[in-house]
Amino acid sequence: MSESLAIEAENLEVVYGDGTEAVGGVSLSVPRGEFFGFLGPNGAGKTTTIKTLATLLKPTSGRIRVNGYDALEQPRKVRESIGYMAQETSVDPELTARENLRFACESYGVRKGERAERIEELLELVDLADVATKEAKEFSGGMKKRLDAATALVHRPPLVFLDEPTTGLDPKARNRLWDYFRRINDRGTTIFLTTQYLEEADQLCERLGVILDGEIVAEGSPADLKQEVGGEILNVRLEDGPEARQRAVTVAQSAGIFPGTPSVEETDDGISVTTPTARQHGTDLLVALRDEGLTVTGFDVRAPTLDDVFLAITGEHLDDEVAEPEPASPPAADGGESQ
Ligand SMILES: Nc1ncnc2c1ncn2[C@@H]1O[C@H](COP(=O)(O)OP(=O)(O)OP(=O)(O)O)[C@@H](O)[C@H]1O
Repeated sequence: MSESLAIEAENLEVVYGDGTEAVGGVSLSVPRGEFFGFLGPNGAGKTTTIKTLATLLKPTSGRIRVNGYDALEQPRKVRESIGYMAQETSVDPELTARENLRFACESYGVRKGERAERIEELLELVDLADVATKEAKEFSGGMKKRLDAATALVHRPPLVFLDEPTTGLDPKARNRLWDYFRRINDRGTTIFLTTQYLEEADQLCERLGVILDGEIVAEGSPADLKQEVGGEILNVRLEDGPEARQRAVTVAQSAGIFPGTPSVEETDDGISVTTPTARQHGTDLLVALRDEGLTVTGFDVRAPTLDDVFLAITGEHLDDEVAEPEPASPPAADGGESQ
C-alpha cells in the first residue's frame, strides 16, 4: 500500500445473507486529497461498497486498506480516521445545530478543550452559525444535510465518505452542499462520494468510477470518460418516420461523408451520429440527406456528456432511471431552501 493512497481495495466481494451478490470483484485506489466519485444507478452496489470501505460491513472476500490501516485487522483505526455521512441523516431533530455538533464531538472523542472552537468553525463552514441555537427539526432538508456533513467532520478526518448526500434536495440546496464539499476538499480532505446524479459527478469529481451490477465498468476523469465516447454528437431531426430514419442511418454510414466508421443510431425523431469530425462534416451529411430526398427539420452538434458515456457503456441512459429532485418549493425556516 502506497502512503499516498487514502483508499485501496482489491477484489472486493460482498454477498448478502440471502445470496444477493451486491459487489463482485471491485478494485479501486483513491489517492490522498482526491475528490473521487462513485457513480451508478439504484441498486448498483454503491452503498454496499461505501459501507464496506468504512468498515460498517465485512466483505465476503477481498482486501481493503484505508488511510494505511487494514480494514479487517484494524477497523477501529480506520473508523477513527474517517468521517461517514450516511444516506439517512443522523441529525437529532430535538437538538439544536450546536448541540448536535457537541454530541458528535463527544461521540468521536474530540478533546474538551478543542470542542468549542471546532464547533464554531464548522457552523461557519456550513453556513449554519446564524441558526446554531435552533432545533434541527425546524431545518430544511438541505440545512439538515449540511449539519449532518459537519457532524461527520468534527474529528478532522483526512477522509470522508458521503453516501448520496444530495438525493432528494432541490437544485439550490444541492448547490450549497457542493460548495461546502469543495471547501472541505480544498482544505486537503479526501472525499469519496457516491451519487446517481451525472451532473454532480461531473461538477465535483476529479475522478470517477462507474459501477453497474456490482462491477466497475469505467474509471477516469470526467473529461477522459467523455473522450472515450469517440467524438462529438450530431443530432439530426427528420420529418418522416422509421423508414426515413433507417435510410438516413445508411446515408450517414456510407463512405465519403465522415472519415472512419462513425457510430450512427436512430433516435425518437431522427438519427444521432458520434464521430470526431461531427462538426466539420455535419453539413456534408445534411446535403447527402437532402439528395436522398429526406427532409431535415433541425440539427445540433454537441460535446458528449457523462450520460453519453453511460449510454455507450451500458446501452441505457442513467437519467432515465433517476428521479431528479422536485423543483424548488417554498423555503423553510431561515435556510431559503426546501427539502
Ligand atoms: N441487506 C441486504 N440484503 C440483501 N440484499 C441487499 C441488502 N442491501 C442491499 N442489497 C442488494 O444489493 C444490491 C446493491 O445494493 P446497494 O444498496 O449497495 O446499491 P446502491 O447502488 O447503493 O443503490 P441505492 O442508490 O438504491 O442505494 C441491490 O441488488 C440491493 O437490492
